[in-house]
Amino acid sequence: MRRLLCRASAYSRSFSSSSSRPSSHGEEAIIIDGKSVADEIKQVVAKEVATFKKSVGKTPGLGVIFVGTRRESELYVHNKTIACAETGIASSCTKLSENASEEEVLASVMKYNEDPSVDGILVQLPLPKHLNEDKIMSSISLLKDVDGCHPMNIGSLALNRKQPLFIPCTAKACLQILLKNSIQLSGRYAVVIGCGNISGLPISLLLQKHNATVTRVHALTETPEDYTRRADIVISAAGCPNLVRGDWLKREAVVLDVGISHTQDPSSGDLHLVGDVCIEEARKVASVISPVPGGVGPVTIAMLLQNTMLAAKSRHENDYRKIS
Ligand SMILES: NC(=O)C1=CN([C@@H]2O[C@H](COP(=O)(O)OP(=O)(O)OC[C@H]3O[C@@H](n4cnc5c(N)ncnc54)[C@H](OP(=O)(O)O)[C@@H]3O)[C@@H](O)[C@H]2O)C=CC1
Ligand SMILES: Nc1nc(=O)c2c([nH]1)NC[C@@H]1CN(c3ccc(C(=O)N[C@@H](CCC(=O)O)C(=O)O)cc3)C=[N+]21
Repeated sequence: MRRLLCRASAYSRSFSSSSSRPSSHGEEAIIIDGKSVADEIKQVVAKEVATFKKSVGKTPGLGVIFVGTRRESELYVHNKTIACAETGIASSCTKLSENASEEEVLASVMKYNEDPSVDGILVQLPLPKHLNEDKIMSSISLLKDVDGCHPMNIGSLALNRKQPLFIPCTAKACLQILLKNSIQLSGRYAVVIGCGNISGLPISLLLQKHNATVTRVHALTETPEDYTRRADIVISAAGCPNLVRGDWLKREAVVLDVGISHTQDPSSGDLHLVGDVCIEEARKVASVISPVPGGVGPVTIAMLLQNTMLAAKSRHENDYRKIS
């Protein structure tokens, strides 16, 4: 059987800063340290921001629109604000109530579209049910779509021989983690669990662009484990705790957990962040696991900053080039 990742090389990499060391028996999966992957990217972005400020005389800016009060979105907005401050990117957030009208949301997008201090725009998804997501996402200026979720960008991601202006951040984060760990994609069989517009769908399209053979499974798929058991790479983006069990996985599979849910500890009442993968079981079977927390999440944020910097550079291409 061709193996996705050579154990010996995986072990030598386990001493690097981006993954933690497996057990001394070498039986357990390497656990990816997404935070250190994110820190490396943020350091590069911070340098680019400093160069941009010197050459263009402006600060790159990100504008976020957040409708409602979803906990996962709040966490994302909170962590993004901190990461922007760390790298020197200016961030602003327009918060609208759960029952905001479509006109209000569209007006907020238009304001950011026209604001010269804003280089990138992100509309938090999902939106409340009464809002037309397609109409709202389509109203974002293509040049400012740093989330990569404008239908034109998603379309370009899906088309052969076409590149989107911006790759959706979560998909880009998964790819970065795979590449950093020398995990080959071309010709490999990958199963993506969940087909949501911000995570599962773009992830599957990006893997396909990198020549993986991809199956998407979703809530209506009968026996999804029939697919995952054959997969070299399993990426779960369903938002269902403990969905992916150890016996869903092929030995030596690479597993990236994208799902984020909050569960309550029955005794203390404390809230914990959990992914879709039962990590205690998966670590005995898989070769590499990206966990929740501390895996894809922090890298997604780093990718948003990277995309914002890309947008700022392309809007001010001539000035930025002068000194960089
Ligand atoms: N770590 C990160 O960087 C990010 C994490 N997330 C997290 O990823 C998760 C998914 O987000 P998002 O894409 O917005 O979610 P959506 O609600 O848009 O999509 C969820 C998908 O999962 C599928 N699904 C639900 N239950 C099951 C199940 N039991 N078995 C198989 N598939 C299932 C749904 O199928 P169907 O359509 O048939 O109902 C749907 O396709 C969430 O937990 C979110 O918080 C999101 C973005 C970034
Ligand atoms: N248009 C849009 N694009 C998104 O990418 C998007 C969205 N809407 N809506 C909400 C979801 C959720 N999401 C998260 C990303 C990172 C963390 C994150 O930083 N997670 C840390 C949390 C650490 C902690 O603070 O506890 C981790 O997993 O380690 C969380 C959540 C992006 N989303």
